[in-house]
Amino acid sequence: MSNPTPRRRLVGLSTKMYFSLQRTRDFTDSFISKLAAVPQELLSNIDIFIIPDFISLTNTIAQLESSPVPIWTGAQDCHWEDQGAFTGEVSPSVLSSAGVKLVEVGHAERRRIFGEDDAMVAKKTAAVSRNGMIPLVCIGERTHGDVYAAVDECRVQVDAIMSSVADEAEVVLAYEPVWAIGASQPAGEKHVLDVVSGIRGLDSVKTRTGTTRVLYGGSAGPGLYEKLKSGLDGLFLGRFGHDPQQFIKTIQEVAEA
Ligand SMILES: O=C(CO)COP(=O)(O)O
Repeated sequence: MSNPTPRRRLVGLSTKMYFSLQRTRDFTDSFISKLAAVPQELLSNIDIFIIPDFISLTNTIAQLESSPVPIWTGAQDCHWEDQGAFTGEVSPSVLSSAGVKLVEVGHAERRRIFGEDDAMVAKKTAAVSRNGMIPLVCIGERTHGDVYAAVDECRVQVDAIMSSVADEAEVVLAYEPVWAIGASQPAGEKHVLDVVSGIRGLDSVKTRTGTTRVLYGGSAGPGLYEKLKSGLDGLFLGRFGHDPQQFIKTIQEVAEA
């Protein structure tokens, strides 16, 4: 019953709304040239993604064609319908046609600022999956408390997500305790490992046949993965990956750990 497929490590970043158009281009160029200096064998066992803003997406996909190893491009959000009268929204079907490989849904900033709830996040997760992309779904407790309370809060989020996708579909969960996002340092490793172990033990996760990778996000950067490698499949970076050199360093650490 438990996940039969070995899980490849996965590491990536979101630029959120931090970058100008030009900075995203420069970041991607610089990233590609620095990546060429990393031994290819090291990179062959992991998956890497970059999630720029919507306007940069197609350009980033084109730029990444010259990368020495395949790099996935992701989107920061999408609508739950494929088409229709939804002014201002972005269709998951269009994202898929553009070459997007994974779509982030349910980030804490979308939940808090834009009022996205679990039902909406579940519908978006389903939309990403049925359009042939991988949902990268953000979960996490809002306030810093004990592990049981955190797992309890995550359970509601995770159960909603898993009930919306096919059992065999691939899902990536990004465990991002809300209080550790935009902070000066990540959540403590014991807390993260214990909560993620609780998440992996949930019925809705452990009985799936599809691959479920779990990443940590929230002030993640170089030096962190070594402490989390026993329980996490990788990292999801924000600010501390926005310098291409730091991003590459983190990728190398995830690949080597
Ligand atoms: O929210 C995050 C990734 O989705 C993390 O952002 P920071 O690493 O900047 O805290």
